[in-house]
Amino acid sequence: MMFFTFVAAAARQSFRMSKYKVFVMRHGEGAWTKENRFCSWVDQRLSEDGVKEALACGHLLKEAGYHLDVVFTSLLSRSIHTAWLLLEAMEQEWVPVVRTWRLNERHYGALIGLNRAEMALNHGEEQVKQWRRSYDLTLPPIDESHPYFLEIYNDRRYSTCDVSKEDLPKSESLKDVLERLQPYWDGTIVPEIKRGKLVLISGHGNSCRALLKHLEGISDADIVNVTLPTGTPILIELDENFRPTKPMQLLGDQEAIQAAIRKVEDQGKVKQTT
Ligand SMILES: O=C(O)[C@H](O)COP(=O)(O)O
Repeated sequence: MMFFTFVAAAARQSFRMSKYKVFVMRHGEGAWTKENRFCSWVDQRLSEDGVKEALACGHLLKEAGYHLDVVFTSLLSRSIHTAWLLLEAMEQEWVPVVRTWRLNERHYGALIGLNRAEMALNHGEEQVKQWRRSYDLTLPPIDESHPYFLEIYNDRRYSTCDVSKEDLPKSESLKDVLERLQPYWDGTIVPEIKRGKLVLISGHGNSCRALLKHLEGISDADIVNVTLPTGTPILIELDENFRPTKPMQLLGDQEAIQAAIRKVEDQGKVKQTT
């Protein structure tokens, strides 16, 4: 599934020099993954496997000799815990962790809490794929009758945001995610990278997809075929104008990474094969 990305990036590759490196990674597996429910802005913790994945990422980066300077997370615990575990495994716990709602998972609106396989049975696998992966499709918004509405919007963490609670999303397309994320990338993360800091972003499947779309120049059509595995650091090398100098690299055992991508894709099927 990363094929399009590699081709797009490879086609643009010239002999530009890499000036900056940044890591983008989806948090470790969340507790709701086993139940196959859309989690989105519900604050589920990491599963036992998710904890192991986060620690394994830290060991991988430590063995490769990386020294992080700052980690950015969303306001959701699974992204923050991934950062903590990763830093612990790297023995770099002192590194600042900065949280922002702008890295939160895509807001899945009324779909939050629903089971993907049941949705595939009722609406078809292709429809579920479009809901999950298309660029500009917005889902029906969450409203006060939704079982998770109050849990999300009464949560104190959302009174710390740079927009009022009323202006926080009630549903988002991937395009909306990029629109709320890009000002933070440009205004806060890029200046840190330009100061020479090694940044890791511990985000979510779709906030990371939005960022990769922007950085790698992935087209609206091709982003549909990009699925990210949990707990896998992605190394991006950029030139002085923040254009990629080489295809992004998913670090780790490549067969295991492909299996992890298939597992995420399979969540939208009536019967899981992996
Ligand atoms: O919100 C979720 O449940 C996941 O983080 C992403 O789900 P998806 O793979 O269906 O987009």
